[in-house]
Amino acid sequence: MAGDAGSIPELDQKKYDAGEQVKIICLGDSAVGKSKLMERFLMDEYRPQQLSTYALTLYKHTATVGNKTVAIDFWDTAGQERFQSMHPSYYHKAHACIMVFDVQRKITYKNLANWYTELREFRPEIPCCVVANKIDADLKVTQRSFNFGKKQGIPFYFVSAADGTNVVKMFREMITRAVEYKQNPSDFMDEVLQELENFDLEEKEGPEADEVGLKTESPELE
Ligand SMILES: Nc1nc2c(ncn2[C@@H]2O[C@H](COP(=O)(O)OP(=O)(O)OP(=O)(O)O)[C@@H](O)[C@H]2O)c(=O)[nH]1
Ligand SMILES: [Mg+2]
Repeated sequence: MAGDAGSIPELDQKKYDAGEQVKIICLGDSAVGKSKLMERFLMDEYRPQQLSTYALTLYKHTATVGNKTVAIDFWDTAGQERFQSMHPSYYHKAHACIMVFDVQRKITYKNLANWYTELREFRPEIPCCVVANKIDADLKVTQRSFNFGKKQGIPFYFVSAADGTNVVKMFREMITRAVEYKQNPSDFMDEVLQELENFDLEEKEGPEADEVGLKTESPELE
């Protein structure tokens, strides 16, 4: 999918190293409502960018978290999930994950375990949530308990992309958690990347510091 996509600016994942860029991915079986949920959340600012060659849609959104403006890319697949597995570049640098199932189809709930295992292979620590979609079709389901994720302490939401129940709440909370994670990664690789980014900044500041050093040393040179 996006593995060798360096020439497509939208798929240049280096951008996610910048402080104000966040990537949130969506996982779940086909037809559970992943795309409809994003469309419902974004509504009027809805501007998906379809990258059909890569079976991928990026939904772009800007949000204010704390006092910071953050650009969020929501990654949505078109079809790859039918193979029950995603390309590693889908997970690459993701800061949060929304896992969706359809309350009307038990199998989509059962399959969450597989999606979760794959997610953790690539992104062991990123915040993630479980979303039970399509509750408008039968409100009684909200009385049932879906325990997947309870043990891992993963937040759970009953939502409906059709009538909008809980959609904004769920996305806002996930955006905040993604930004918090980015600022404070608990994943070893992310910590290393963060260190490298800081190191880069220090390097850039370097010449100025040297100049100061030279000035103070210059009397000795004379
Ligand atoms: N009743 C109801 N139907 C929904 C809801 N969300 C999505 N649907 C329907 O479910 C079908 C699949 O929705 P999509 O958003 O295309 O699902 P998807 O997960 O993106 O599917 P793929 O792109 O094939 O993986 C569509 O016919 C939607 O209209 C919902 O909240 N309630
Ligand atoms: Mg879709």
